Amino acid sequence: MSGAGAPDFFYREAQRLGYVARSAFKLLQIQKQYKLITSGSSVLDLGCAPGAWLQVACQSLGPLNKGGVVVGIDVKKVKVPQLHCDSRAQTVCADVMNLPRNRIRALSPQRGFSVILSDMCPPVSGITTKDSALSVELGMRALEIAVGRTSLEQTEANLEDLVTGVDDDDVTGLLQRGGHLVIKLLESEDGQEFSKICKPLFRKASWLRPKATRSSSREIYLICQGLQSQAKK
Ligand SMILES: C[S@@+](CC[C@H](N)C(=O)[O-])C[C@H]1O[C@@H](n2cnc3c(N)ncnc32)[C@H](O)[C@@H]1O
Repeated sequence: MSGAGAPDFFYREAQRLGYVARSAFKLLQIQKQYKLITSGSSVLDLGCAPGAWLQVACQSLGPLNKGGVVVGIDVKKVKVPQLHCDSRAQTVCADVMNLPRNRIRALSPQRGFSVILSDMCPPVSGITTKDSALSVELGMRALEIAVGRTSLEQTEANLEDLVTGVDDDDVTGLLQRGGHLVIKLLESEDGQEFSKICKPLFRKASWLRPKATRSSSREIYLICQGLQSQAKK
């Protein structure tokens, strides 16, 4: 059974292991392959409801005495799950599209975040082009929060069609140099354009379709590793 909502292997495993959603296994696979979150990392989790990625991110921080933080943001109100999370996790209820970067910056440790995750997705309408365009808008906002407008303006791609206009005086990004960014998109030509924007900004950018992704879903993750201090020529 693989249709949306049907209880499958990952759903049952999530229940057995105390994760609030089967999506936990997507971040667990990303962690296994790329080891983005390490002891003491500072993690921003965009689109965090119901909280499964908060759980995996918090677990990945290691022991409490090693420090680290996980800040989750969602338009839905999210209670930090008790299992697998500790006092290092907190959530904020807000629309990421309208939330000024300096408000998010105020939630971060001194030097921004070492990992930014975006599992945001729009409510699916079933109209492929509309859903893809909204997904790229959310992804673009996550990228802009991470690298800032200045870095984006340095890339050669034509961003005018993709960047959404948020009235935001704070133009610098919240991702630390060397930091990592994960962005969910729906597969489309715009997604390919999107990866062309990211590639010069990071040491490496690659696509992953986690095993826990439902066969009916077009979602795919762009894993960007190692934010460069300057865009590659
Ligand atoms: C697939 S769910 C995330 C699942 C989450 N990673 C987990 O493992 O529990 C996508 C989330 O993105 C959120 N979202 C979509 N657009 C958003 C926006 N503009 N601002 C904040 N959250 C948004 C939705 O409310 C939804 O909860």
